[in-house]
Amino acid sequence: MRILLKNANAVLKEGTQLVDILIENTKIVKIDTNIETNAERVIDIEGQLVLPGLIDVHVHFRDPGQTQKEDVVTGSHAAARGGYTTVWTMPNVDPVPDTAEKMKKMVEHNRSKSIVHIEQYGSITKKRTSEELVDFKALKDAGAIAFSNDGNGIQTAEVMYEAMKQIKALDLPLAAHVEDESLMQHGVMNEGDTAKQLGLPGISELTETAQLARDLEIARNTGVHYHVCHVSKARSVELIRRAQRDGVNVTAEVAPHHLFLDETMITMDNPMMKMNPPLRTLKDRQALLSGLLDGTIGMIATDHAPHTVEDKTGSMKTAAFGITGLETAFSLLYTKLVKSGICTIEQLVQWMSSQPAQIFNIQHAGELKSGEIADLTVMNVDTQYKIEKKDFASKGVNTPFVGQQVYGRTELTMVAGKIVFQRKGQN
Ligand SMILES: NC(=O)N[C@@H](CC(=O)O)C(=O)O
Ligand SMILES: [Zn+2]
Ligand SMILES: [Zn+2]
Repeated sequence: MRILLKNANAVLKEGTQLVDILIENTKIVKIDTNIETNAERVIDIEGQLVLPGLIDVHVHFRDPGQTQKEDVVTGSHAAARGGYTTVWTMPNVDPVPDTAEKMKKMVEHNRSKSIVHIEQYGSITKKRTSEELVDFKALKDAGAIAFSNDGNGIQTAEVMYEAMKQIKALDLPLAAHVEDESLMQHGVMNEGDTAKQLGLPGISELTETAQLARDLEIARNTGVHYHVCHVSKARSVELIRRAQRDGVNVTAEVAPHHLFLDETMITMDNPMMKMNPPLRTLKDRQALLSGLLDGTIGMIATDHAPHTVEDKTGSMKTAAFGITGLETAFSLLYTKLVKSGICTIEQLVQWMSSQPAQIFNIQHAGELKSGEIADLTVMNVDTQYKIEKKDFASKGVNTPFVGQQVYGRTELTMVAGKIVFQRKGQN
């Protein structure tokens, strides 16, 4: 099968250029101006943006265990609709992939159901409880590409130290949800004036920073690739920046909601504004953006966390933590960062595709290039549209961004040469 994309405004390594892209079976075979060839399918992109497929290394698909919230089919359709061609799924599912057997089963299920590339994190400990380590080698052999206990932090230095040593020996990344539970005190939003006004229990910055400081020292000692999930505090960015200067092998991600929302926007007890880590302050948002712009934070990850309507109704005191992200991320980032002149489209592509690929050693992804796997996405950045629940492919419609007017709508997503999403009306 040969597919020719005509008039693509393609974000290439050498800059954004108007080109034609020829795809043969699973690969890009030629990128050039005016390719004249016979192809089974010719699609006129009409000057719209073509990006290397987006990569999200932090998503929750709830499969197995909570498929009322999401499953691999709906999650991967949400990914495709958001322009993502690769996702890495977190292991806070039931059962937790903490043995080779469970891991193998998950990997097989993921691969058979997903319409995008999918990789699975193994857990760091049995049942993710900070006690007994998994058999890392066995999990790696069964398909784990990295390890994480996301949803919970590792509560003792001893367990983290052992985990880092063993994961380093296997040369895989450790992605950390940093949260000291002894400091959490049943908090549901950022500790501060807004929490006081609303009468809601707060989550202190130390919950994140104290454990992060501990981990950075253990990472320095062990040399492991330590990746910090969903950084939320200015102080965390500073700690990571210093550790990088000191030569610690630390990388980090930020979620769109931590860039664009803060506690002052929580004007009432609203479960849609509840996520972990919580929305922080304007100063934190600015520091996260600076961290992205200066390279301290290498990538954007959505932390796509779908929940049922019931789980996100009522008070923040009892609602579940987390919001969905795959289908809104690009639009929000394009509108609020690129359109407003804060960064270039090339930078955004670095954070959403090229750098996740580089940092996590994802082969044949992150760049539009002849000879590479044809993972790409076509974005219409000229037409404004409204984020609406009814359009979501995800089972989770729990996001405070519903109703926002944005630019950057996915028109087409291609995974290994196969069109997995195409907006109706597109030729
Ligand atoms: N981020 C969240 O608020 N929730 C995540 C867990 C996590 O990422 O820690 C979830 O699984 O729902
Ligand atoms: Zn987490
Ligand atoms: Zn998460």
